[in-house]
Amino acid sequence: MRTSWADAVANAESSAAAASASPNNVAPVAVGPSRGGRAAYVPPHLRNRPPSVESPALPLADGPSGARQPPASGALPAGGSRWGSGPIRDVARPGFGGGRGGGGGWHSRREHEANPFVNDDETTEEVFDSQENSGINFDAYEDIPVETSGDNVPPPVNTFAEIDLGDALNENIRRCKYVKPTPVQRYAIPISLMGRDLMACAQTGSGKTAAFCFPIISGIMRGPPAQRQRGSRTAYPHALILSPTRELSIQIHEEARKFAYQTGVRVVVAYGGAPINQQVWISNRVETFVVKELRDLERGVDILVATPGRLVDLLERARVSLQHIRYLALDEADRMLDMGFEPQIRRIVEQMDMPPCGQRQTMLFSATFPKEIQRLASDFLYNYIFLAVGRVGSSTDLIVQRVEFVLDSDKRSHLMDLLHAQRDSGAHGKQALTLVFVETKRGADSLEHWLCTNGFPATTIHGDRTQQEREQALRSFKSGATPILVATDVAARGLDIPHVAHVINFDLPNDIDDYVHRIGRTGRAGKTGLATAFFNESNSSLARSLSELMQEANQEVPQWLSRFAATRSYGGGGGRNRRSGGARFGGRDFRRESFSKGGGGDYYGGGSGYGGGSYGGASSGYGGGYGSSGVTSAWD
Ligand SMILES: Nc1ncnc2c1ncn2[C@@H]1O[C@H](COP(=O)(O)OP(=O)(O)OP(=O)(O)O)[C@@H](O)[C@H]1O
Repeated sequence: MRTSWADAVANAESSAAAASASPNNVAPVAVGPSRGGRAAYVPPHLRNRPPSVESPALPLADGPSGARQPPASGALPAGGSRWGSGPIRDVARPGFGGGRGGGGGWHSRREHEANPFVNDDETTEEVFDSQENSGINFDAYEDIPVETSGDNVPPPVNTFAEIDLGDALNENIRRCKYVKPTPVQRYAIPISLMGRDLMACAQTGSGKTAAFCFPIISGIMRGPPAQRQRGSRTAYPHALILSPTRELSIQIHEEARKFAYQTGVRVVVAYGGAPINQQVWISNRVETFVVKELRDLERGVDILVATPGRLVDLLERARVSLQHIRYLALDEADRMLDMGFEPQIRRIVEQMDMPPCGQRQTMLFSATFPKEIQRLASDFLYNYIFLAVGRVGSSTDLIVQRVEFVLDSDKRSHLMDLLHAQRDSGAHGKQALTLVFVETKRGADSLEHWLCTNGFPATTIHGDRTQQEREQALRSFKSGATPILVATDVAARGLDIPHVAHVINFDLPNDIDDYVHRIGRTGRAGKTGLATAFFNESNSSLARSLSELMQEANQEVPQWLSRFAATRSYGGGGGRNRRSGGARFGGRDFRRESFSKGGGGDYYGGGSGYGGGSYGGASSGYGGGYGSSGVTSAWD
């Protein structure tokens, strides 16, 4: 796919229909020495000139040694007998939640249930003149190869009508304007409704949230109503959805509330960001306030969406018990099981009171699933089905990916060029929503300041900001008031921000999977997007996996990047580029390799054949040692 840079921006913009809500606060662009920032604008012909070194160490004949690269040409039968244990009680769940004072019940709750669709981006839609979800081009996903493996994989469905999700849930699907299931939903929903454990890998923006929410909500509607012990302050959810960041938990909660609206299934989120008991001085005495989260839990909860840290806190305070958990979903499961989170996850899943593997249903979802993590994850799963929609860890080719060689010293000037061009080509001279990823929290603050000083309204999200600031930043970005968001990796995963036209990797991550998630903030739900990366020698360990990823997504790989990639030996590169060692990525169930290699091939327990694998030769192993990297971006 070859497009000029301007075309790519224009396409991404028209697809995202992005525009700023408050253009009047945009100061005239200051090109030249900046008073507030550290770096002044450097004209293109003076860039890529390190102060003391004339050219990069690599001989890059037509590459970036001199000037930077020019903008390269710039049903199931109703009744559900097939899937569920019985028909869904759609309307009433008598005694649901127990209600305070014993009288609660479904009817009174439904009367008081706030309509989660009310604020559905009304203002944003006006500003962005959005496509409806119904207009989403899911045909773009139709050719994606799908691999399923495990015993007795049920066939996929083609429509929501084929599945007995119940009238209330179907009505919410209609309210969400989902016309037909996305590929991951077509496969994952029947698998989950059958009660099977699942490890599912599907590209960013392809609808994984609904893929795990629908079966959970439907299963809870079929099951016995939640019981609450009178006077008990402990909540006993039936389902637990864990995600790595507060913002993602908030987003999943918002989505799940829509899907569960008027079903009687109650969804609560616990994500922290403030002490559980807030103590405030009032008239010379300390008053302790119970945060909303606890009050929500006390009212009863069927589905708890949480970040691991906050959940551990709630478990230790006996505010939550996991005894009744029937469904466990890990979103961004590979992140949840990597070094940072694994101990907390093991604590929650294995060392508290959650029913063991096999007595609960476990669903793991992500766009990336390194084999090491798959192996680890199998501890949490029972006789599971593996589902890969597209190759594991691949990016969607709805995203036009561009890589440009930019020295660190030139990055700001280069960024400004991109932003200018984008604004110039935007509708009514408006800035398209642009997400700029940097490595450090300080770097984020400093770049935000510099952008604002230079006439580009920007805000920032990272782990050093208060929760209130983080949420405000996201709101301001989504609304277009500050159309540039400078972020660390805290915003890399899962966030579904409509109309993001451009993701810029100002600093590339060390891990190719992080790159996949970052660029996946654009090009979502069938829309197109643009991702630009600033690459220089400090990123050379990423060259090989980046160029492979781009090739796989039918992107144009600059020759200089191919040369960088060629100089990296197999398995070299260090960092966490687990793919740097094979010609093609491992896009499959790790059990199949173990099985075919004859090593530890009992993962299937002698089970029957595979469901429908469509991949060819076995992929080679990963090169760089996983987990050995020093620096990763800032997570919170
Ligand atoms: N069947 C559908 N029809 C139309 N839109 C859908 C459908 N399913 C999901 N969507 C929309 O697609 C967008 C992306 O969905 P979602 O956030 O679940 O993606 P994801 O696969 O979890 O992405 P990521 O890997 O980045 O977390 C959301 O705006 C969602 O509302």
